[in-house]
Amino acid sequence: MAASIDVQNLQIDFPLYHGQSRSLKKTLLNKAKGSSRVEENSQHKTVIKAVRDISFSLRAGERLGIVGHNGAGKTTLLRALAGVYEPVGGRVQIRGSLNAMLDPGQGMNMELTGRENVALRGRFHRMNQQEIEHLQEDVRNFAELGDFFDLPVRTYSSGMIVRLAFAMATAFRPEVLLMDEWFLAGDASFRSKAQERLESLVRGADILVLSTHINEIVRSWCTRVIWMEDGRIRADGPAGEVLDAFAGGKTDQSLFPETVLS
Ligand SMILES: Nc1ncnc2c1ncn2[C@@H]1O[C@H](COP(=O)(O)OP(=O)(O)OP(=O)(O)O)[C@@H](O)[C@H]1O
Repeated sequence: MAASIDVQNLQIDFPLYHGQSRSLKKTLLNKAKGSSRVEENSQHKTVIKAVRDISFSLRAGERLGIVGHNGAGKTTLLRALAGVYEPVGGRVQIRGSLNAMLDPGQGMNMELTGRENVALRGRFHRMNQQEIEHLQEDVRNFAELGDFFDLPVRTYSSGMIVRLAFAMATAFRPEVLLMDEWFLAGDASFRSKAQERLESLVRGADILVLSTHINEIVRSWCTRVIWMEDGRIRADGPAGEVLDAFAGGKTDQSLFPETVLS
């Protein structure tokens, strides 16, 4: 079955306030007047509406970039697609094998060595011993960890953890690839090597969803862009057009007659 993503009326809230002090709650809600993202939900809890009324579908071959200013809801949407956050409303349906490259430390056991972590990941992907050994060599060479590859990950620098995580995450070719922008970071010498490996992974995936502030990457990798603002979709359309509007801060309805949702 071909890979696909269907998102319908997705809503994610974060509880902001759990409790007792009514005056604190009142102050918060009053302060937030004008910022409609802080609200009281049906259980009288104060919540941040991180993502609201999000609906879109992606089919095999589509490469979606999610752009927006800080706090727009990009990471929350990506994590909801990965199943990290449970929606309070709506639903997410994904068909196809998934690789969610969201956090450097994700799925990594800090007490185990780099080599052991790679073996665990390989077993999770049902690899046999020979495949695991091949994977370990691939990751070891790419991450350039030297002797640290056989030491516990807790002894690594943050840059070394990023290199290990990057090498591991990019070793598996999924049908659906979700990527947050930390994967585009790294020091200059690592970046050019990483870029090459990332591009082959991106081209190999049936569906890509990428959240980043780096517009040039979105322009070259993505066919379609969703521009998020205040937790909602402000525009959804061909990459070049939405990026131009985002860069110019325009909300010209005529630019996207069918795709601007709010
Ligand atoms: N764990 C959390 N608890 C409470 N509020 C959160 C949490 N995570 C995100 N938020 C809030 O949800 C909203 C959306 O945040 P999100 O991180 O998705 O935005 P973003 O577009 O990825 O921002 P950035 O570009 O700065 O990474 C923000 O108002 C943020 O403060």
